[in-house]
Amino acid sequence: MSHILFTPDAVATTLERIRAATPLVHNITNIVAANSTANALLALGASPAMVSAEEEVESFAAMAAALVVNIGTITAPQAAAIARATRAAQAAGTPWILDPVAVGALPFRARVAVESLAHAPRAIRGNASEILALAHLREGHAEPPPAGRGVDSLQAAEQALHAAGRLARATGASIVISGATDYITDGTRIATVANGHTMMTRVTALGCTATALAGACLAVEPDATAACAHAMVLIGVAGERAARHAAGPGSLQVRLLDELYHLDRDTVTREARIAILAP
Ligand SMILES: Nc1ncnc2c1ncn2[C@@H]1O[C@H](COP(=O)(O)OP(=O)(O)O)[C@@H](O)[C@H]1O
Ligand SMILES: Cc1ncsc1CCOP(=O)(O)O
Ligand SMILES: [Mg+2]
Repeated sequence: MSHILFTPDAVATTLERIRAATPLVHNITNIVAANSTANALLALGASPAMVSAEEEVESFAAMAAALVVNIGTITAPQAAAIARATRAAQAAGTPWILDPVAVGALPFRARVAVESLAHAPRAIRGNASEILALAHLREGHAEPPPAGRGVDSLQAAEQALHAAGRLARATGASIVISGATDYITDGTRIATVANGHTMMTRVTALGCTATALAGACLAVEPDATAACAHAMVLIGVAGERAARHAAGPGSLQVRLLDELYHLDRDTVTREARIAILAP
């Protein structure tokens, strides 16, 4: 029974596997998130590399343990690199995850994101507005996607659950909708993670960081829905613990790295709030 994967113990096992394997995580990411996501991956125990040149991404995606694709500050050269990297990842069997930052607001990145879906992402993580928009864009509706307002969500995570199920069934990817409660679905199973702190929405690139940590989890856990749920617990528990003593977003950002570094089996099993709703 796969429910055993949706327990605090299973999250702790994924954490220990990351620490044991130090998976190489290839990131093609945005200029806002690059430094903070690399630091978060290092703090957790993975080995990040930011490699975006079209000439380099194919061989690197094939040798990496996971690929993270983030369109937050997409440019035409980066779009070409994403096409090559995701094709190479698919061919090599490297699990890859998409973060469709602000996909509802801007047609160029919408095209990049939708085209990338042909290369079999193992997972997609976005906020509710992004998941609603990506599902809508993939379905080719004539009217524009539901309004987004840049990189932040205008909807609660619950509002994107139906769209996430459709997107998961159509693409084969597990979908994460982050928010006060995170939802993770493969179109059949729905897991929830209730860790996290509202102050996390006041630090940039923490959604990007969640996606990057999911890349590390995908490198060691073959069930993508479980891997993504585990990542949301890890960042959520670290975020909660960091917020407890943070003076504001500045110290939260720094403390989050320290908390990721100090996470261990005891803390995770005590503080994880992970559940499986269906089937
Ligand atoms: N209201 C909230 N309460 C607690 N945690 C939250 C809340 N909103 C977001 N988070 C957490 O903050 C992190 C970033 O998520 P989110 O803000 O939804 O992504 P994005 O930055 O891409 O919009 C995730 O770990 C998520 O679980
Ligand atoms: C502010 C900003 N602008 C373009 S990408 C980016 C970072 C978005 O990060 P996140 O979605 O994790 O908050
Ligand atoms: Mg985001």
